[in-house]
Amino acid sequence: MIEVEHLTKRFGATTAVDDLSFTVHPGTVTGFLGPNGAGKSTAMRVIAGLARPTSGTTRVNGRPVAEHAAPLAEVGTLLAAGAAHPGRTARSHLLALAATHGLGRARVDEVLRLTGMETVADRRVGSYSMGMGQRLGLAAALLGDPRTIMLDEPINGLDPDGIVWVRRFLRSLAAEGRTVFLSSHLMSEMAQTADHLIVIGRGRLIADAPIEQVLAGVGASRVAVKTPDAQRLATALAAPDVTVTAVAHDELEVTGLDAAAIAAVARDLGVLLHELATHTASLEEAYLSLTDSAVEYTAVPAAAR
Ligand SMILES: Nc1ncnc2c1ncn2[C@@H]1O[C@H](COP(=O)(O)OP(=O)(O)OP(=O)(O)O)[C@@H](O)[C@H]1O
Repeated sequence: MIEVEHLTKRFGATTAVDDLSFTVHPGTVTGFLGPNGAGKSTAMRVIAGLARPTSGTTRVNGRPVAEHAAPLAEVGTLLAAGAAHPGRTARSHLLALAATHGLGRARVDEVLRLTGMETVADRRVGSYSMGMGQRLGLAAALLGDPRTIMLDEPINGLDPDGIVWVRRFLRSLAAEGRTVFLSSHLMSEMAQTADHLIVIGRGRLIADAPIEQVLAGVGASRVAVKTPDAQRLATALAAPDVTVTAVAHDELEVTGLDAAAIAAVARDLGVLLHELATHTASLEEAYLSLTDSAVEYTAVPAAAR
């Protein structure tokens, strides 16, 4: 379990994390989502004990990481890909790590097997593909058989096979009852990987909910209706939970009613429909609407310049 309470981290005038509170529960894959610069890496570094908070507290499995007698058995992290020396083999890198934490050769063999690296373990890390590098990072994170695993952008840069592999792997770790927390700046990645989402923007919490709920909240579908009798239909559709916007003299945009319900109202009124089209917000649209005011740098659309 990871608990973050009122965490703030400033770098000079920059507030990277701003009064952030959330809990990451065991047995689920929790995504940490936010645009570039939102403060995800900073928050993860503080949780891992690699940076000091300006204020607030973080705990892993009930205590600040530094207070655990065997931190590697509590939290495994993949915070910077490619941390291994390129001239070393994966096996020697892992053996060195294991030795500094009192872990044996058998555990190194075990994590090499778990991450599917047995056949490449004796090659130099410098010759690895991005995917192999990520697997090595995961193997290192798993060395201490930790109950909590925290990964910064583990999917970034992987090929499709690698992505599928990482997803399955993280799911299996969660199914074993571990806490799995991973960051990404892409909603599409998270939608297929995480059960629960913590979304931040400009260091602040935007959403903390099961993924379906986050998507349902922001991804409401709208129906475009073309009719020569727009005014009359708009009046008939009006209701407290329904929004009707006239986008042209013969076109309405409706949220809060589906296409079938709109068609039924039109039929009862005797209004002719020329077009009825449902648009479901794409994942990225949903995410953008969620984080719109929270991106650090918003590109100015060409038309507005
Ligand atoms: N060591 C540092 N010194 C100064 N500013 C920093 C430092 N680390 C991060 N920042 C700033 O803090 C903010 C949050 O950065 P952070 O890397 O935590 O965001 P992020 O959500 O992980 O972004 P990304 O997806 O790009 O990795 C940014 O404005 C960044 O420039």
